Amino acid sequence: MKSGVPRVSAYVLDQNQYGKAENRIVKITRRGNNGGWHDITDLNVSVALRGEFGEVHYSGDNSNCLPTDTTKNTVYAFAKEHGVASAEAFGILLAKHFVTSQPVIHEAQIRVEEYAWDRIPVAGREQQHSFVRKGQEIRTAQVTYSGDTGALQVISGLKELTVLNSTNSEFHGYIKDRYTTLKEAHDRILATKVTARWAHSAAATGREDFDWNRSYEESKRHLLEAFAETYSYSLQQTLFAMAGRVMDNRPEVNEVRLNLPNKHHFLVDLDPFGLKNDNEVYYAADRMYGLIEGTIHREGVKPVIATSDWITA
Ligand SMILES: O=c1[nH]c(=O)c2[nH]c(=O)[nH]c2[nH]1
Repeated sequence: MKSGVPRVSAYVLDQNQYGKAENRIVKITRRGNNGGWHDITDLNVSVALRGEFGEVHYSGDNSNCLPTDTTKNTVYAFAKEHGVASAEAFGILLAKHFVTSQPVIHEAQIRVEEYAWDRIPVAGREQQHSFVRKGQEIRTAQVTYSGDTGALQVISGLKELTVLNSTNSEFHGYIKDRYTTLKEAHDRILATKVTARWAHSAAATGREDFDWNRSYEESKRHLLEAFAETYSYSLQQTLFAMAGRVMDNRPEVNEVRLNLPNKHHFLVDLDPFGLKNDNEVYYAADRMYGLIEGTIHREGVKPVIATSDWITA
């Protein structure tokens, strides 16, 4: 029975559509010698199907219903089978597939958001598999001046700086108790949205000619370079390396606090569709997330940065 045909006298079903919304997909494509150069495609794909779904609503007869779960699987499988040449080309492939493969589906709408990434440069050279999300991070500054003591405290920082390493990250050797199901990872994506704050020494804050802009740019550069260059066995280790790199290079910085949500990327199981997922197609989960936080300061310096801020991925 077609949509719009009355089944109950007082009302009829009009426009309706269904599908799986917001399929977050990260596709890694390898090229160059030994596939060492990675390209990343990061999409949010929503599927809406329109067609002969009257009975699904009227009587619960699902014989015309392609499960939303199947539409989700199709998105991930198509990324592997056809690649993602562009958001438009990928959308066309999917839309045509749903309409031509199921006679009861008359129209398919695929909406795609694509998130752009730049390569992280280290010493001016683009890295093979380290990326930063395009768009500006938000720079932050907190200044406190005490009339009593004359103390000037400056905490600089940034938030919303999203970075990703598509390899050089492992996680294993951790505690396993009766509730542990996590599989050890020997090659995983490591991604995080950095919130960083760093406190300046009195020597820096006391100088009238102190170049805050340069200090900020350089501290940010060291955070990014350390993220890109650290072969990581945990996000905690990466956190320590990032903070340490800033203090190694910026004498004006006494303390760094980092809040790093672990933006999990799960390898999609394509086995049921006869496809091998060779670390190519990932599901980018936005919740839940591990939240790794820590303050690192120079020895003998009392930490001043608040630890209670609520950070979300
Ligand atoms: O880098 C990580 N640190 C953890 O503490 C942790 N815990 C977890 O489940 N995955 C990860 N990854």
